[in-house]
Amino acid sequence: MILELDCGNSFIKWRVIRQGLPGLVLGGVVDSDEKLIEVLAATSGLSLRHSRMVSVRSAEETQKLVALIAEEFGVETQCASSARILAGVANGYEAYERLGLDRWLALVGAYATVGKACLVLDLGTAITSDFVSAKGEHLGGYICPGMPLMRGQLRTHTRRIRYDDVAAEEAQSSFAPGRSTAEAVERGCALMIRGFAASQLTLAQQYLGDDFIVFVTGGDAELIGDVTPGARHMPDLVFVGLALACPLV
Ligand SMILES: Nc1ncnc2c1ncn2[C@@H]1O[C@H](COP(=O)(O)OP(=O)(O)OP(=O)(O)O)[C@@H](O)[C@H]1O
Ligand SMILES: CC(C)(CO)[C@@H](O)C(=O)NCCC(=O)O
Ligand SMILES: [K+]
Repeated sequence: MILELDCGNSFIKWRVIRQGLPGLVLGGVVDSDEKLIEVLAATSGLSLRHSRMVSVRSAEETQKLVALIAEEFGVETQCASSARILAGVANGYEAYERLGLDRWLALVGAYATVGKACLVLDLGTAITSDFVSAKGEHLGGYICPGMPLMRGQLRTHTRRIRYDDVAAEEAQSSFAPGRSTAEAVERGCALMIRGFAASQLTLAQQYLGDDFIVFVTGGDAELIGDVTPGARHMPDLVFVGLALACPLV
């Protein structure tokens, strides 16, 4: 079995797959290294032979988790690293090593899946978009705050924006003008994100032409479901790229 990890700024997405077999054994989302180890240790029948990881955390945090996995399960973890070219895609950043590895693997995974021009939208702690041409040239992209950051900034920098998770959840049922703080903030931020997504489609047409595939991934993907008709919702897009970046040898 192969352990695959996508370590974002807030959560660790993990899954276990079988070598050469389709379908996953199991997977989930946790908010700390300790939780990850706990969940895996409690899984019966787990026999890890390989482990691979993509991390946008600091090198120290990443190494700490690699060491924990070695200690607990006796496997080395292969970590994805930056590249100028991978699986027929050329990194578009001036300093290629500065492009977030989650973005890089998602866009490589997208292009490898369809072999056509792609727009990749990832809605996590931050929201990112990336443009890949039909020839596999990464043209660059955009970064903006995601829902957790927008909400957090409003709470942190105002005195009177305060509401709980239940109110937040309830507020998300419509886009009507808010009649409470929770509704006003939740709907306002969601509309900003939807506006961002719509503008990405316009930019994609401009930079990629009419024939491109939209991929949407990340924990908040459903926020833009109906503004990106025809888009492919692929929660495991980063893992597709991860397998290409860290093939088993
Ligand atoms: N099962 C889940 N567990 C955690 N967050 C979830 C889940 N489903 C949806 N979300 C939402 O997804 C968002 C986090 O997205 P995601 O997990 O893709 O990114 P992240 O790890 O926080 O950050 P990064 O962008 O660095 O990968 C949060 O707004 C959270 O509310
Ligand atoms: C933008 C995030 C935080 C999204 O997870 C990550 O891809 C990252 O830390 N990127 C580095 C900066 C960049 O991509 O230009
Ligand atoms: K991410």
